[in-house]
Amino acid sequence: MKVGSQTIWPPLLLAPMAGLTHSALRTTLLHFGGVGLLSTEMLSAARLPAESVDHSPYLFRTTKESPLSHQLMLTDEKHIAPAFAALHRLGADVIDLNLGCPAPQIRRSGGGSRLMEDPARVRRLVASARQHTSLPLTAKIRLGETLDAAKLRDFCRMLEGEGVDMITVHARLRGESFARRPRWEWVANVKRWIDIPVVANGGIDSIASARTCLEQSGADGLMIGRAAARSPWIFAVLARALYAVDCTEPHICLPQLYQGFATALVERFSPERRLGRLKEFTHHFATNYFFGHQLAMGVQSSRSFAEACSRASAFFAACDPCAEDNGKWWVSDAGADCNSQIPGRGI
Ligand SMILES: Cc1cc2nc3c(=O)[nH]c(=O)nc-3n(C[C@H](O)[C@H](O)[C@H](O)COP(=O)(O)O)c2cc1C
Repeated sequence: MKVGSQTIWPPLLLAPMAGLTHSALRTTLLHFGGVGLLSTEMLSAARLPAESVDHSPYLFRTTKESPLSHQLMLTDEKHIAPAFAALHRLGADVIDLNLGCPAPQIRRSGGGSRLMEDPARVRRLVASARQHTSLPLTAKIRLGETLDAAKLRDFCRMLEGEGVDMITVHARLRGESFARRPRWEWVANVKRWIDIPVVANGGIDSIASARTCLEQSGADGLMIGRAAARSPWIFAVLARALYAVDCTEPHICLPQLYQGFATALVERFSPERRLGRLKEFTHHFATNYFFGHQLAMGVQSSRSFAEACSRASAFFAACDPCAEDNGKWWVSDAGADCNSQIPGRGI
C-alpha cells in the first residue's frame, strides 16, 4: 500500500492507543513481526514542541521502531508549525491527525471527534498541515454523530482534496461503544467515494474477523488496536494468512512474552512511568486466560511495579504450564539503559 511517499507492507497498521502504543509495546510487536506501520499514542500538538525526546515516554523510540506514524491531537492552527517542526526533528515517517477520539476531555478541548462536526475548521487545519510537511499525512476518523452518508462523503472528499494521503475509518459512530459491532460496510462507502487508500479499523482480532472486514469493506489495509495488546503476535498471524508474508510461525509463551514486555518497560521508562503502563497492558493481555481477571486484578491493585511483577509471576506459575519451562522470573526495577540503542538519548 502506497501512502504518499511511504510504502506500507503488509498493510497491517497498529492503532494509536493512549497508554499502550509506546516503545515497549511496539518492540514486543516487532519481536513477532508482520506490522506494516507502527504508531505512537496521540500527542498534543500544543505540548509537543516543549516535550524532551530524552525524557518523554510518549516520544521515546528505538531505531528499530520504523516506520512509525506520529498521531497528533490538533485543535488550533497556531500549533501546526511548531508541532510539525518537532515531528520532523523526531524523524516521524508519517503524521496522522486524530479526528475521531470521543473522549470528553479531548472533545472539550475542541479536538478529536469534535473536529468532525466543523468541516470548515478541519479544512483550514488540514490545508495548513499540508503546507508544513511533505511527509505522508493521514487522518483517523469515526463515522460521525449519526449515519449521514452525504456528510461523511463530503468530509472524506474534503480531506482528500486538501492533501490527506490515507484515511483510517474506525467503523463506529462517535457515541458507540467498543461492544457494538463495527459497521465495516460503511468503510466500503468511504472506499467508493475517494481514491486515496482507506484503512478499516474496529473489532479486528482474528483471521476470520480480518477476512470478513476485508470482504465487507474492500479496505486497502487493516488497523488493529486492542488485539495488539492482547495478542501481540496477531500481526504476524494476519501477515502470513492474508498477505503471504514470510513471518516465522509465532512461538507463544504468554509468561515469557509478559516478562519481555515488563523488561522493555524497565529498560525504557523511569520508575514512576512503569506501573501505569503495565496495568494498561495487563488489562488486555489478561483476557488470554480463562481466569485472567485474577491476573488483571492482582496487577491493578499493586502499589509498585515490583509487586505487580511478583503477582503476575505467581499467577503464571499457578495457571500456565509454559511458566515452568521458563523458571521463576522477575523483573529488576534497576533496569538497563537504552542509551546504548540510541546514541545521545536518555530515558
Ligand atoms: C486504551 C485505548 C486508547 C486509545 N487511544 C487512542 C488514541 O490515542 N488515538 C486514536 O485515534 N484512537 C485511540 N483509541 C482507539 C483505537 O485507535 C481504535 O480506533 C479502537 O480501539 C478500535 O480498534 P480495535 O477494535 O482494533 O481496538 C484508543 C483505544 C483504546 C482501547
